[in-house]
Amino acid sequence: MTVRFVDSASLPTAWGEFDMHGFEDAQANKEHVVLTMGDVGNGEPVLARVHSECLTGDALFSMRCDCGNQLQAALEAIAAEGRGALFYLRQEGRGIGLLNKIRAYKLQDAGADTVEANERLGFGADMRDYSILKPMFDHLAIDSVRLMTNNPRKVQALEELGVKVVERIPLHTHSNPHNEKYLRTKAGKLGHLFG
Ligand SMILES: Nc1nc2c(ncn2[C@@H]2O[C@H](COP(=O)(O)OP(=O)(O)OP(=O)(O)O)[C@@H](O)[C@H]2O)c(=O)[nH]1
Ligand SMILES: [Zn+2]
Repeated sequence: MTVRFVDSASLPTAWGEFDMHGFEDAQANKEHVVLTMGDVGNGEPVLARVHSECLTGDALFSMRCDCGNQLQAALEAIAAEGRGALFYLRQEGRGIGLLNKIRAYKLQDAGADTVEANERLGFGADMRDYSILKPMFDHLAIDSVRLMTNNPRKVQALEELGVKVVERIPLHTHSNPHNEKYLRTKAGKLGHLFG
């Protein structure tokens, strides 16, 4: 495992002041960040979100997915409790990268769903590797979480890393005409739990 801690600094946001911790995965040439608030290393389960990069949803206001809303809801929830951690993983497009996600969106524009599009491009439905989280959890001395997610695979992935998920907190956001099919496919093919 090549992920190593690089440095920390404060990050004031619209919802309060976080500490931002930078990690480098030299092998994969990726940079990841974790935002924390409060004392996350005191042994109490930490309100946490593991969020995979979605440039279009997180930064460019896309309505094709629910990523930006989930990111904002997670930061708000952490700030409301005054303690928590947001792991922001640079695994764009469920691990296929931004340009391949654009290729996948083009196939979706022609009728494919999000899983079919990935497969037509020769990728698995979900190429993410959550093992990169282990050095981050260890560095922050977090060993148990209350995880904000609808994705049971994330819960399982953390448990496999030795991080105890004491609670799964659903993270529902509003659907719109552009992301309805995306959310239906998440529930139907990727196992997400809604409702
Ligand atoms: N390949 C591909 N990736 C997508 C598409 N739409 C969104 N993504 C990516 O899907 C990922 C969503 O990650 P997360 O927000 O961690 O969410 P999740 O695994 O769906 O589970 P939750 O914790 O319930 O949100 C991001 O990396 C997005 O870039 C798509 O149509 N195709
Ligand atoms: Zn998205």
